[in-house]
Amino acid sequence: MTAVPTTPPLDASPPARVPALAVSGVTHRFGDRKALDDVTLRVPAGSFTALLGPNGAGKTTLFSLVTRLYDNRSGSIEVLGRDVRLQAAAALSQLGVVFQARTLDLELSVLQNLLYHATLHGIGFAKGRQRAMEVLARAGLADRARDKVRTLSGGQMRRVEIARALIHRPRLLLLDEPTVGLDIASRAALLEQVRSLVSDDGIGVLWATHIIEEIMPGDRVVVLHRGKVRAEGTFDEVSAMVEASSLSAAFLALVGEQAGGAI
Ligand SMILES: Nc1ncnc2c1ncn2[C@@H]1O[C@H](COP(=O)(O)OP(=O)(O)OP(=O)(O)O)[C@@H](O)[C@H]1O
Repeated sequence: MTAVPTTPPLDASPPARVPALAVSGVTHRFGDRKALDDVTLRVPAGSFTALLGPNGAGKTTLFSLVTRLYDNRSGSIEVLGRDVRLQAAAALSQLGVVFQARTLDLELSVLQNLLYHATLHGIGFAKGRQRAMEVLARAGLADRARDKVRTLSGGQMRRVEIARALIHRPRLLLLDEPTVGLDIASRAALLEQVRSLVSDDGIGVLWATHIIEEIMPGDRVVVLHRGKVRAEGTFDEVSAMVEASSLSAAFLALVGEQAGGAI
């Protein structure tokens, strides 16, 4: 007779989830100026993490280091557990990014822009086309695939950029102030698109912003100011950290500047 095990096997508990992004002790200088000063932060897998900081906080510099536009000479940066210096190709294959400046070719069609990006990721034409139509459908823009980018609104262009950043199915998505210049409705549509990637697909998102209204209870927040992380935690934890009644008041206390909505 076969014995029936009464205790679960030792390896039954789920493995600890590797963070989508782990930054440890990163400093970056431009000449004498420290743009980032011993920055340590985490984007857990499947989280929406807001990187909240005013102009000049160091948000873009951090993105440039994670994406390897700049070389990190101190500390470490890991994407899904892969070090961006030591395992650059493996780390970058898990990373999608939407930079602050628009980078679509206005004279090409939406589909051509996406296919070009797919090729850069080594995805063949047929598969690239299939993926492009998938990500455009998710963005609600499948019917605009053959239109020139020039004919889209600013909000639609941003949604195409997000779709493009997802074509190689990354597990971490970085967005550098993606709502700049958008009206309230376009901003809301963009946030909804990105939040659904977190809730439906478990993608880790780092959303750089200076607009407090874009952050929701339940989000994680990293407050960056003059190159230093001033606070990190959930929306409520960051507010409680300085005994503030709201995130806006907490931000004011943490950075000592006027913070009324947009900072
Ligand atoms: N290429 C550069 N050369 C010299 N200084 C730079 C360079 N890029 C950024 N800096 C400086 O580094 C600091 C951080 O800038 P960064 O652009 O990373 O901030 P940010 O939070 O993205 O600001 P913003 O919201 O205005 O984009 C600032 O003091 C900025 O002047």
